[in-house]
Amino acid sequence: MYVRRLELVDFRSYERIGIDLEPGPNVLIGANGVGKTNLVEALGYVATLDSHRVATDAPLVRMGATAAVIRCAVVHDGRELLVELEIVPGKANRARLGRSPARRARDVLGALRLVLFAPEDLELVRGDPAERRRYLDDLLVLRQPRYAGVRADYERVVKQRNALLRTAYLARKTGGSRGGDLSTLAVWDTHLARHGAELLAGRLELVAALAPHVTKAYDAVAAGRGAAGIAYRPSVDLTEPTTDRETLATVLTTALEESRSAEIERGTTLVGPHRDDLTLTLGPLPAKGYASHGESWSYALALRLAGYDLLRDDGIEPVLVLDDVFAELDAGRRDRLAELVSGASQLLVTCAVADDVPAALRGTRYEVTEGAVRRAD
Ligand SMILES: Nc1ncnc2c1ncn2[C@@H]1O[C@H](COP(=O)(O)OP(=O)(O)OP(=O)(O)O)[C@@H](O)[C@H]1O
Repeated sequence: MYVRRLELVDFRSYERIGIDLEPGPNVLIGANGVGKTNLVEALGYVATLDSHRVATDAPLVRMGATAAVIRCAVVHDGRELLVELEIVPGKANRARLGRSPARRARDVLGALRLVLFAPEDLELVRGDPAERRRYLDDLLVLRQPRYAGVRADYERVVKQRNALLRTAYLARKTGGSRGGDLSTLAVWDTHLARHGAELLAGRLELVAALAPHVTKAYDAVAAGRGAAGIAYRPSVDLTEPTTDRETLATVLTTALEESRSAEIERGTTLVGPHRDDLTLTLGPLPAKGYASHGESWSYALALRLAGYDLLRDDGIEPVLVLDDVFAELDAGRRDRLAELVSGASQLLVTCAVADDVPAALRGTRYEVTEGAVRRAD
């Protein structure tokens, strides 16, 4: 799979731009702040409907404009598909696939399979559990787009359930002896257990498939300095490992019953996939809190490369983006990384200093200046 053309209207710093891209390595070179990351961020957004840098859509729209458009032509198996997204902050995104409008923006998920590695990914190792959950869920959706619906349904249920618990919590706090009306809580428990079991099963299956790739990728990047391991850490007690949806729904239901008084006490949902985490280890130690800066960096890279390998094993080779990564790596790691990714069907590399990119990756070059991109050859 590769992106043949990218067009942006009012996206980030770009008023209007169109770039033709090539299969194989594409290197985007330009001074700091000219808009290199903005270009790959747009592609990442098409792949995940999410930015790797910001949690809300407003910063994605050019200052002064009201909406942004990302359009890209994706070639897969010799066929070209046009994907278009219109981002209007505060409203649902509008999307087109080919000539037709999509019913929902999330229908575009799966059209572009892309793995992006960027400096922000250090947070996968050092940051909060939410970062690791997002990593898992984005990969889950890239592999099986139907999980976008599962994730959205689950998030909606947690939000509604939390609103109910919060109202009861506030009623109790302000002196109501009955503590608010929780009569519909059981209904939300059922929904939470059903959607939660589906999401949990998907994540557990994903982690089982991903784990050997993470160990292999870390070994390749860090040249045998410790073995990286990942394990899913659920908020419920899963003594018997299972991905059976019904069993998981029963486990979640029991856990909700057991934590009911604590949930009412705190006014929030305390069990379910939204409280889970991924444990990352390096040899016998947890990576978080123990790994050095370089090790954490290699670990984050290994997580992305493992996702890339897994998607490739599924049969569709994704686009790989390395945003600003070579400046962070020593010469040995640069060369090893170049060797690992040089065969990608399409690779997009951004850098401020051209010499930071190993010779093996010097494919098509582009010069990025403020608001413009020009092919350098
Ligand atoms: N919504 C927006 N409207 C206008 N300009 C924006 C918007 N969002 C970001 N920018 C501008 O885009 C520029 C940053 O672009 P980007 O992050 O792509 O830079 P870069 O070339 O990757 O830089 P570096 O090499 O430092 O990582 C900044 O100058 C910023 O002010």
